[in-house]
Parts: sequence; C-alpha cells; structure tokens
Amino acid sequence: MTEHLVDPDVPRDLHAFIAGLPKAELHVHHVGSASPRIVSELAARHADSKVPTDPEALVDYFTFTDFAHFIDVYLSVVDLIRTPEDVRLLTYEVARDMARQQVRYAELTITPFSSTRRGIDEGAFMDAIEDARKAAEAEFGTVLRWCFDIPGEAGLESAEETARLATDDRLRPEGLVSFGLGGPEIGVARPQFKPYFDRAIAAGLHSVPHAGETTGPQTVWEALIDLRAERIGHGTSSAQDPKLLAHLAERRIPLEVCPTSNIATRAVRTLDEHPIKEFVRAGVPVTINSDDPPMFGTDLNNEYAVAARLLGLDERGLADLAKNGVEASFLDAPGKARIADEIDTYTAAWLAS
Ligand SMILES: Nc1ncnc2c1ncn2[C@@H]1O[C@H](CCC(=O)c2cccc(C(=O)O)c2)[C@@H](O)[C@H]1O
Ligand SMILES: [Zn+2]
Repeated sequence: MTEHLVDPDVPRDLHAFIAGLPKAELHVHHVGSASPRIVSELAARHADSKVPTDPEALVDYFTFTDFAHFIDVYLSVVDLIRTPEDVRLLTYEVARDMARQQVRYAELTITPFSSTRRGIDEGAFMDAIEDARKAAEAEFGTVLRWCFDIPGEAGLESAEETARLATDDRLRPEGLVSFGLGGPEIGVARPQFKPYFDRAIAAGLHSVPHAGETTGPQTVWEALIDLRAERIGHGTSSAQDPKLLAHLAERRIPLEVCPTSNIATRAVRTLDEHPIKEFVRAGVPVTINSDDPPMFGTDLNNEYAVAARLLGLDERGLADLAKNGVEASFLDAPGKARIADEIDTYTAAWLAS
C-alpha cells in the first residue's frame, strides 16, 4: 500500500495483514480503475484530452463537488478510451494493479455502450477485454469476470444496446457473469429497466444494479422487486428502512459497500456517519469494495482498513469480511472454496507468526 493511504487509526501490522490478505472484489468500475499511471499513458496517446497527465494535478481534478460533478469527470476519462488497444491496455493494467493488492478474483463493471457509441467496433471491444482477461489470469493470477452495466442517464437506447451486447451469442464474452445499472439515480427510475434485466436474467446473467447510493430505500426495493437484484451496488440508504434491512438479512442479499466512494461523491457526509455498522448489526451480508479507486484516492486495501476501523475488526474479522466477498461472488463452488481456503491458510500463518 502506498504510504499516503495508511490510515493512522489502524495499527501498522493490520495494514500489513490486509496487504497480504487474498481478496475478491465485486464492485469496481473498469474506467474508474484507471490509475494515474494508466490515465497518463492514455492521455499521452490522445493529446487533445482535457484530462491532466500530471499525478499532482489529477488529485485536484478528482475532487468532486457532488455526484453529478463526479459523473462529468468520469466521462472525461471515458473519452480517453478510443481504440480497442486502449481498451486492452486499460483492462490488462487494471488487473496488474489488482494483483499487487492480492485480489484473486474481480467482477469488473464495464459500460460497453460508452465505447460502442464512441465508435469502437463491438466485436473488437469484446476481443480486447477477453484478450486482457486471459493474459491477466495467466500472467498475474487474477481471475477477472465482467458485469455489463447500463449507464442509466443515457436512457433506454443505452439499455437496449447493453442488453443486446450482453445477450447476443455472437458477441457476448465468455467472462460475462452479470448485468448492472449505474450512473445517477435521481430522475432515473429503476423500474423502466425491467425488460432489459428480464432479458439478461433469461440469458443466464446475474442482476447487480446500483441502488440506494444517492436516493432513498425505495430505490433499493425497486431494484429487488423489479430488477430482481441478487446483490445491491452500495445500498447505502437501506439503513433508513428497518424492514428493508431485515429483508436483505433474511434473503442473504449482499450489499457492495464502498465507504470512501460514498464520501467522495458526497452520498455520505463523513466516514464516521457511514451506515456499515448498522448493516452488520442487522445481519446483512456486507462486502467491501473500492468502486473507482484512483478517482476516490483509495484502493481495495485501504477500504479494508477503513472497514476495520469502522467495525473494530481484528485479523479474524478482516478474514471473515474477505470471505463474505468470496461467498457473495459469482464464482462456482470450487472456485469459492479455493480462495476461502487461501484466506484461512494465510490468516492462520499470520496469527502463528
Ligand atoms: N459510484 C458510481 N455510481 C454509479 N455509477 C458509477 C459509479 N462509478 C462509476 N460509475 C459508472 O458511471 C457510468 C455513468 C455513465 C453515464 O452516466 C453516461 C451518461 C450519458 C452518456 C454516457 C456515455 O458514455 O456516452 C454515459 C455508469 O454506467 C457506471 O458504470
Ligand atoms: Zn459503482
């Protein structure tokens, strides 16, 4: 972990434990994972871009006044991805950054509509992500899977295009496991996307929409009922509705919690006000994720450190949290068992040393 991300309220040896802990990440965006190193390389290829290349300037550029401002900046980085080779570079380099954090498995949220509407050939796009996925697994040992998400604010045209790309047998990539819905929630009602989720689910994909990130618990109910969500992206406002918390706990529906993201987009005021403790207290399965890590000045290891502080966790508690991520993933049973065993072996060796 880089020095600036070390939370001073978490003991140093717990940081070291987290750094070596095998992890699964379930909520992390493709473009939103472009580190300053990757952004610089892409910006150098496309010199007309307004995105700064200097890492110092990027810190200011990635400081958001609200969620709408975050989406504006996000789309300026999307504009840097112009060719299949850009797509491949981004995907492969993101996997390298994940492997450095001992991420063994990640479901990466990709918005193919943003690339196809910018003129990248759809077949070449799929080939680029699949080529990067296979190379990353072989070279870094990190297994990648895809979630294709609808950028809700771009309307039903984007929903139709995303559903087509996700369900057409000639296009659908081998690594695709789930179907999502992202972007702003205010003014973008979830139920209108039901027909597209129905198609994706009928084609064997899992449903994982964002909900309750910037709107109230009713949006989470809509994601559960209309979109048949199996996990909820963020679900932050669920804490306002005890019946919803009880429902999530009883049905074992995990929340993909991304604490630092919620502060950076101003969805939650301060980390100490984050409802993660309420989720755990209510028995809701909680997973820890990084969302758009470089844009939010974080990484997955730092999110585990934040969770350790907010939840008062020691090594065993952190290992259980990592196992929640594995359990909530769309890996098959042997794949889950392999990473869970690795977590147990690592934790036992650490505690014995
Ligand atoms: N925390 C987040 N919460 C929600 N979403 C997040 C988060 N982080 C990243 N995203 C991503 O932002 C995209 C938004 C893209 C979008 O709104 C849009 C609108 C109009 C046109 C176009 C275009 O490409 O032409 C795109 C989402 O699809 C999602 O993958
Ligand atoms: Zn997200």
